[in-house]
Amino acid sequence: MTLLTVWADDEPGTPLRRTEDGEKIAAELGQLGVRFERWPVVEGLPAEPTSEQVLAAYAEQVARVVDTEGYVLVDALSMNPTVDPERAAQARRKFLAEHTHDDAEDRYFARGAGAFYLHIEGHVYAVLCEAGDLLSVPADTRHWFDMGTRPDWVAIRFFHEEDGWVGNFTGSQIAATFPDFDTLVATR
Ligand SMILES: CSCCC(=O)/C(O)=C/O
Ligand SMILES: [Fe+2]
Ligand code: NI
Repeated sequence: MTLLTVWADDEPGTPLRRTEDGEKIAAELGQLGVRFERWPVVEGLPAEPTSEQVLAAYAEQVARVVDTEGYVLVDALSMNPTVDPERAAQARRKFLAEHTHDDAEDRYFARGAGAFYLHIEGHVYAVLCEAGDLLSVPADTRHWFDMGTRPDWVAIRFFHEEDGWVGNFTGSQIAATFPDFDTLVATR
């Protein structure tokens, strides 16, 4: 199940709230301007789907998000346990430090799981996303993403610019002080 955990940003050892209730997660994130939706999962994707196969499986939902949010570029990325461990570790490191984007970050998990940590107004909101979850992080929101030591996910990404993923790293070490993806999964 999707899991939301909230801490004060200087108290990573003391969760303030924790919920697996999708409606409560959507409501709490909604107050922060973060959109959270659940879509029915399309079964039957190949083990290593191409971007085209994933986008075709979710064509209707993707078209709705593109229309309502004005995105110009959509793709799908995937990681699975057969990926070479060094490549997996490299992919994990790319998103593991706190950063922002000039663009909103809309991600839909078609398979597997990953954790987004949103650092907003003195709090950290960890959203452990699973298949069926769409999370939309507003532009300029400080955040990081952990896919864990055995990355396994397929995600659709939406962009307002043709240049795709551009991260602005804040230089903060805060990410290292919070429970990582593997720990969130183990305590769920
Ligand atoms: C699940 S898509 C890869 C993560 C990503 O694009 C990002 O910016 C994380 O912060
Ligand atoms: Fe990001
Ligand atoms: Ni508070």
